[in-house]
Amino acid sequence: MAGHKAASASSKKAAATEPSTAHKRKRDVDTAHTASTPSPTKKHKKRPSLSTSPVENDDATKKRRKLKDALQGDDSPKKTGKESAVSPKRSKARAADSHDRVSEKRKKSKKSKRKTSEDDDGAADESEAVNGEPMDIDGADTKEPSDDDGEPQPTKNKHSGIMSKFERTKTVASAKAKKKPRAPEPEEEVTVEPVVAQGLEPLPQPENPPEIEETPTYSSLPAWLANPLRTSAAARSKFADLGIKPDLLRILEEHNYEEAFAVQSAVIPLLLQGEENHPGDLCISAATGSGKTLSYVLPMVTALPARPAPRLRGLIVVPTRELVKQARETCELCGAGSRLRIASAVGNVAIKDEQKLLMRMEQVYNPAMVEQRQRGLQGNEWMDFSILDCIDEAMNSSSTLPGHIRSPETNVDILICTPGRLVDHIRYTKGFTLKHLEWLVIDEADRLLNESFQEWVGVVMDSLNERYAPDAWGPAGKFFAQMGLPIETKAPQKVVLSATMTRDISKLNSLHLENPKMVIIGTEKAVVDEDPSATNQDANFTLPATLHEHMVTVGDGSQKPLYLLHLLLSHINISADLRAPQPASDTSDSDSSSSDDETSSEGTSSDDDTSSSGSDSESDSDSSDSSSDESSDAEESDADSVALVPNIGPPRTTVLIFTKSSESASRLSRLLSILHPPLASRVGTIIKSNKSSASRKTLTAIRRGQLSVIVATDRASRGLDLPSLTHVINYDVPTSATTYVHRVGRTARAGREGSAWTLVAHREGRWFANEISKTLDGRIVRASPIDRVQLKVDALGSLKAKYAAALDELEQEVRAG
Ligand SMILES: Nc1ncnc2c1ncn2[C@@H]1O[C@H](COP(=O)(O)OP(=O)(O)OP(=O)(O)O)[C@@H](O)[C@H]1O
Repeated sequence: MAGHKAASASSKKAAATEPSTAHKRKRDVDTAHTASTPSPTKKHKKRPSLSTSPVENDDATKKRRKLKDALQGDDSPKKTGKESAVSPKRSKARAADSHDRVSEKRKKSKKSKRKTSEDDDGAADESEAVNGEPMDIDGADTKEPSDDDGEPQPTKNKHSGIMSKFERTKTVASAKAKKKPRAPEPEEEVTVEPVVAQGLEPLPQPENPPEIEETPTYSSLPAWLANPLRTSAAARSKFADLGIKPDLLRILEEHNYEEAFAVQSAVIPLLLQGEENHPGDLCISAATGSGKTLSYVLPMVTALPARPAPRLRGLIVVPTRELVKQARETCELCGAGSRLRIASAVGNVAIKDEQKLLMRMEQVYNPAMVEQRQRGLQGNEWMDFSILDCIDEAMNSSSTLPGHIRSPETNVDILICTPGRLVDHIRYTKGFTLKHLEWLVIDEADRLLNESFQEWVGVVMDSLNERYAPDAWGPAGKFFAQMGLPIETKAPQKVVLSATMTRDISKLNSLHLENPKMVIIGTEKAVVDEDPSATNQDANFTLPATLHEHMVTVGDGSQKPLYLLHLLLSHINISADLRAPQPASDTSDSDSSSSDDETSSEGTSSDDDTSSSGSDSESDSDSSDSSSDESSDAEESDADSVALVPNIGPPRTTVLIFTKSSESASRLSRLLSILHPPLASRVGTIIKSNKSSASRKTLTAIRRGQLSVIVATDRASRGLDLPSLTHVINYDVPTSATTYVHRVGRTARAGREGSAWTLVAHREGRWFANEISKTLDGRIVRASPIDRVQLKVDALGSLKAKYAAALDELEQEVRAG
């Protein structure tokens, strides 16, 4: 019983321990396989130990044998003890199951081993070669323990491929080892056969073009503004070399234009048809009095042949009436004998009178319109109805050709006008159109673009664009449109000029310039000083090289009239001019102006009725010229046709004095007369309150040598061309560098000598130094620096008493009205 219990206990214990034993056995099997499964990393570490450590080798062999026995059911003392505790049936099943799993794993293991060994042939072969004898990677399976006899198993044949690889590798390695110490072979002598070109000689190649180093530009201006065409102000050339026609050359010669000035030499070839022609618009910046007017008038007159039926083909826009007249005189001079019809339009003439001069009625073939008129107006057609047209049509119907209508057309080839009056004609003159325009000149462009003048730029640009509308070309245009053909019309050649040219691209863009080119006439200093990154505010202005500038300090400015008088008498020496014999006095004022007008009319082109200047004397009306600036300009500088009045007598001293306002100009002229009575009959004014006839008389008188001093406002600062003017005095400092340049530019014109004097009070000194007289980095480029003049105060002492009396007299006059 005790034995049975013991047996039963032993049986229970065995049953209780069985799972752990089985698990242990299974782990052993796995471990054995894992150990024998080569992995690329393990292989290199373990393989040497296989051959070098026999102890380990024995252990592994023992393990493998144990595993084999376990799989085959071999008895071993330990195993037998344990097996006896397990039921034979379960043990058998477990053994069979275990065997299946192990054999499956072995198969897998072999497969992967074979694959790995194939992949790593090189590495395996190498390690085998190192050991000196072929090693079986499969250790446990392939190198079966030989038991007693030690004979190799037939399974070894399976690795014959590996063996052969090993042999090959060995052979290659030994061959490499032999090769290493090989001495360098002696070089064979190479004989080069001579090359026969046989007509395949290389063609001569051109030399590589020189590499152009591009310097980056940081200018904010477009290329055409940043890189202008520059010409020295000293350049001169013959008119004949510029492509001017012989008949024009003859005219120039007659008027003593011997050689072309710099601006004319640069610009005329660009505008005339020829090799140097610039296919685009031009912006021209050149000093005052440098001859800009002739530089555009000559090419324009050359390019516009006279036509039996005039069309408006040339338009010159300038800011003041005085400039209109000067430009017109130059046009008439150059267009003499060409039969071109030249006219001007300014605000002092009633627009209806001007319309009669500028327009004509023409018979135009338009059967559609004739038919429309015959059947009567329908629908929207009433919108265009005009009773005046209807009356005109009825009165002239007998003389109208069949299928034709009477249509108003411009009757001039070249028109010179102020912007305000141009806008009036575009808006209110029937048939006035710019669609035929071939030349558009904008002189004193910076001023015209800075001020609105009834938004003239937009109105003119819109009118120019009309040419692209089929309707603008009547039945022919409509026919083209129906055929799907575009209206082929060329944009006019635009020429934009100023002595103080703007570089404000937004303003220039408003003119819709095409392929523009900037031409700058200036000294080398201007080229060096100009900052490429400059904007319009930094544009440099060049003064005439023949201009001498002076600055006169006048203390606090309270005694400026005395300083002025002292300057006139001692430095400018006006007294000598006053003592000189006077030219014969002119007739009455009215006669003077009318005779000027007649002279102007005679100087016009073929048809006198195109000369609108003839009506200047008839009316000073500025009614439709509503632009206040322009209107006032015109009032002040309305000096009719003075350029045609020849300068009489020897060269004299003539002075133009600028003041800040009309009031101070008129007071100053009176004060000078009181202070120095000999001046009384020699002083004139050009001021706002002057009637146009008064201004005209003043300018005529100075041209005739009857006046020595003109006191004027800035209205006279632009465009006034008085060849006799020798001195300009800035009694009041100008408001800007631009104004200064135009004021002093009234003298030293066309290569003549001239002097400019500026009276500067203490409080104005800093501004004057920074804006006007600065030579380094200054905006104004001049040939020589401004001369500083100190007037002797002692000399003023004697005048002081006179001055006090003169002020009293003036005060009484003002009170008296
Ligand atoms: N080639 C020339 N030879 C001699 N005199 C000339 C020549 N060209 C122009 N002039 C004269 O030079 C003077 C100035 O010309 P113009 O009025 O055209 O100058 P400007 O450059 O337009 O000046 P501003 O900018 O002040 O209006 C005029 O009296 C003109 O007759």
